[in-house]
Amino acid sequence: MEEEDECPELVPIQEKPGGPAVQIPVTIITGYLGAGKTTLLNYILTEQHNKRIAVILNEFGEGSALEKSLAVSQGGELYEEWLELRNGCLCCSVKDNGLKAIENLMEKKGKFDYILLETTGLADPGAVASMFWVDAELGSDVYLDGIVTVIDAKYGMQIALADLTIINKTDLVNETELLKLRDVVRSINGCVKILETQKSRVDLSEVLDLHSFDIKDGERLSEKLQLVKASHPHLDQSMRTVTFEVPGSVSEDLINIFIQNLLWEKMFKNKAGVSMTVIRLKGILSLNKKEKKVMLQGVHELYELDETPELWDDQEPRLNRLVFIGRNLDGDVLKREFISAVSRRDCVDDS
Ligand SMILES: Nc1nc2c(ncn2[C@@H]2O[C@H](COP(=O)(O)OP(=O)(O)OP(=O)(O)O)[C@@H](O)[C@H]2O)c(=O)[nH]1
Ligand SMILES: [Zn+2]
Repeated sequence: MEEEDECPELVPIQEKPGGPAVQIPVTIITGYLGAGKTTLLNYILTEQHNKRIAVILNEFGEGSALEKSLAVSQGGELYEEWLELRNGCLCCSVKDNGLKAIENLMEKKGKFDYILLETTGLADPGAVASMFWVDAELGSDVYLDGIVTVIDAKYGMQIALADLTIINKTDLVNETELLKLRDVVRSINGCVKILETQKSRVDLSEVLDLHSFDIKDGERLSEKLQLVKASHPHLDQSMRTVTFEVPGSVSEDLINIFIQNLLWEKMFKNKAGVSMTVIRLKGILSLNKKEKKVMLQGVHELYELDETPELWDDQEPRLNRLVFIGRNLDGDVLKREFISAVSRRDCVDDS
């Protein structure tokens, strides 16, 4: 597709004389909660066999143990660093944490040759991106290769900064809706390249090694950050994370009823009487008669229960671990409702 006139022309960078130390490219993967960032990350890790890739996950909430087990497939030459961010405003903290994580990674330098950085669906990608521009010293070891934004075709976006947007979940919308979304993306970011995918399956050559910022000294990045500064809304502080564990095994039917009451009927209220809105739901569940762990994934009102390959160990206590991200959430109430829902004795056919 022909790009607009105002899009800056990219000039290939000249190799510095004297053979400088190899710089490691960093691709930032952004996108709103549940858009498909981790799906993309896993896809890249399974498809890409020539590069040793390090992954940094910048996740939201306390459920990081769970996030780890959900996020990245193990095996191969994979090195992980984890960023933990607490509830609250992330705009301020993300920059320092991001730097530290990358510095930790740098100590293992030589062991990998590419970094993928997934930012939480709530972080300000501008803050993460700006550290590459601000910190000149860091800039000598790594460089920002590109900002990839995954967009949920059904639920929305975060695209002003992106070099590449991936409109994911095209299976959930029709051609007209897709066309509309493409227009919206173009109107926010006229220069951005747009790919359309299901399950974030992309041609890796269109995602990695973009060299989006190869004009000297991050000038283009600073220009970009300037552009979004004016329009960037502050992080949504009403968003909270709630996690809890409930021991034992539960009925699949009752779990479905609980989730549907929560996501579809919005039946549960916090102590102020306001309905809880869950935007993102993740969990590892122990279902009756299932030998393997079951993963729960929810985005807005859509959810799925998938058996993982992982068996419950004989010694391992069976339990259910859940993470909720949303508004007006009350952890005590949610846990109580969960326990009461899975303890129902009537209409159970599988316990
Ligand atoms: N229908 C459909 N679902 C998808 C597609 N791609 C991913 N999903 C599902 O969307 C859910 C969220 O995917 P993730 O990759 O975990 O999303 P994420 O952006 O990493 O989520 P957070 O890190 O929590 O913000 C999972 O249940 C995926 O299976 C798609 O193309 N179509
Ligand atoms: Zn993720």
